Amino acid sequence: QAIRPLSQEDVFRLEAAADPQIAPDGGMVAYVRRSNDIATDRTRSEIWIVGADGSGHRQLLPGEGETGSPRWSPDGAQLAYVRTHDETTTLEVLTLADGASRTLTTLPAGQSGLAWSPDGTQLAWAAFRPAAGPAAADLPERTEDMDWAAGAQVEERLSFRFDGAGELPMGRQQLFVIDLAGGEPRQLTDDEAGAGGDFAWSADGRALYFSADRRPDNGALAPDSELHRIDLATGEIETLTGRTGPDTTPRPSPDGTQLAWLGYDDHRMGYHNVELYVAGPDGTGPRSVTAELDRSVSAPQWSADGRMIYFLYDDSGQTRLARTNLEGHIEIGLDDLTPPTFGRPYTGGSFSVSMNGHVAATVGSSIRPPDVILMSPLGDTRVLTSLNEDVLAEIDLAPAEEIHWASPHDGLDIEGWVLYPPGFDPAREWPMILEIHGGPFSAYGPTFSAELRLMAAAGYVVVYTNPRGSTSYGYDFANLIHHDYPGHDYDDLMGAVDHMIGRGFIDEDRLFVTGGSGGGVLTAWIIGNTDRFAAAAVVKPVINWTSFVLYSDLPQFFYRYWFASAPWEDPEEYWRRSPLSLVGNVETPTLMMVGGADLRTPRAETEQYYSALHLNGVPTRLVVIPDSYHGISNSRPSRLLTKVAEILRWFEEYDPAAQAGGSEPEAAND
Ligand SMILES: CC(=O)N[C@@H](C)C(=O)N[C@@H](C)C(=O)N[C@@H](C)C(=O)O
Repeated sequence: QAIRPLSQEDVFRLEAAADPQIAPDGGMVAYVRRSNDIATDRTRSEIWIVGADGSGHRQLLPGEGETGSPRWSPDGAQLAYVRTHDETTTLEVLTLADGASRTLTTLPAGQSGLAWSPDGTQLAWAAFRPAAGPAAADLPERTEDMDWAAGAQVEERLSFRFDGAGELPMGRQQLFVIDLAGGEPRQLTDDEAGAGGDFAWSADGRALYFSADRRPDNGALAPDSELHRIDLATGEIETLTGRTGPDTTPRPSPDGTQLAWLGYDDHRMGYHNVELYVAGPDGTGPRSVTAELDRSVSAPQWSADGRMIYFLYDDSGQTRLARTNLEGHIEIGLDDLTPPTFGRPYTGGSFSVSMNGHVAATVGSSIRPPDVILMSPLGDTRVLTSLNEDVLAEIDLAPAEEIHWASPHDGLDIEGWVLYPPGFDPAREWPMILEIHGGPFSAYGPTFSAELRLMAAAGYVVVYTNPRGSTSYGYDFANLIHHDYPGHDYDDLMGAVDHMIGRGFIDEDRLFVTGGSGGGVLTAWIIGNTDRFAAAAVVKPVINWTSFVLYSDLPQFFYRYWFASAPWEDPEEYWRRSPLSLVGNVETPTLMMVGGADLRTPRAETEQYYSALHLNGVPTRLVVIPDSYHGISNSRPSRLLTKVAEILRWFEEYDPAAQAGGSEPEAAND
């Protein structure tokens, strides 16, 4: 079979493994298999199972709808999971011995978290409970046969919308528990302060530890959750932490003598390292066991003997699985954990540990979406799935090349990756796309990205980087942009371009730049500072910091951590850092793109810049992705394809080589 570039249709053929749950005895792994359905243009999730020796790989729960959140009972005899069908979500339990499933209850909207009690007799979760909000003003009496317009939405909360969810109804997340023996779910928390899906059972099964910000009016305050413990018999809630800074992800040790969790002391920096703490079961005597690591950690899980805690952290653009003893001695277990998304190459991944120390994790690479891998206690690994062997065998994909260069600003070492087009020949000159990540406190890495691969398949050398401000290089590197963003990250990015030009195969007249969210900020900043790019595509940017910090879905967050003061206190600083302040310099033909329902970087940001470019006579085009929230590419598969196709179409229209009748990059999938 002839090998060919990645095509648009391939996005509907690729699959990814997520949420691998190893059975307590390590004998098998249940995981969520994600695939993109071309008929419905949706990403489907289904639970599959595979033996630790790779045998018996099959879909576990065929049937109507989709399945997810597989969770083994402590004895491994049952698997709880969630099924969604026809907009109804049910909590179901499979008995492995006879393959029979039964429905325990229907779950309300907004369910999150699912955990077995240690004795296997109960399951707990969190779900949204509505509450009354401020009433609208009185109007004349209405009868049922009248057809009036909807009543006014009256709001008194600061945070009343959230990207990905939309307008937030009044109410709170509360904790629930159900007996496996039968009966109705019992609501554990029932107050205005609420709880959330971030919880764990105590070792004796008599309490739940949970993380929540239970301060009145917490929506307007700096984010600061604490750990709490609720006694299941009495309903009494005890608060265990109190420092300024979030405390999350409570994990009691298997014998109940210690409590591990995540958090940090909040110094109002743009970036804080999330650390792993260990304390007594009531939170007393906390100490960080990852203070020396200088990286953010996530997903802590105790070993069965209570001597180790496994966790994830990002390092130089890759997600690693490591474990620490209680003295903070850290051992690295696995590299290359990979998230199940096909959009941009952000870091991520997930894992679980069995009672006998075997680990299941999602591992992939720049040329392979994640599969399930098993690691023994001795560190031997075995790949249990090969979800994309058939598709990948047809496609021309070379691994991402890692590059480094010295920032022209201060000589700082900066890391990036290059994707080469199929048939790349360094003796020729090639057009280049610089693609910039958002956050800005996040990291790219050598993980599979259909979005960037489609750009390379269209004939471009694609460069993506982790400029200063990126995570996975430590506290100081990330905070080099503290209250200075955009700033010298611009120089790091220009250093990437110069580094690539210096290698002799990039056509300097055919440079293109794009980026989304924080990457959209930097793309707009770049074209305000230089005319060296032939065309740009600014995706879901912040253009005007004053409008953004007051209109995004996190008004309590951005002005506090990304600026020293509020916009009305220092309007000059907000303007100085706004790409809109430089729009008068722009001559680069610039495409603007945003999700129509984006609440993180609302569409008004994109539209302001589009209007300004138009008014200044700069070639521009506005592309709105209907109904899409901020995460355009990972919401519906066709949106990923639309995003790439519109960007490439724009670049081709302004490619000097194409205008001169020379060599055009090939279309992504023509
Ligand atoms: C890490 C992170 O994303 N932080 C948030 C506060 C955030 O939503 N930032 C956005 C402005 C952003 O740039 N998001 C990135 C991840 C994106 O690519 O959408």
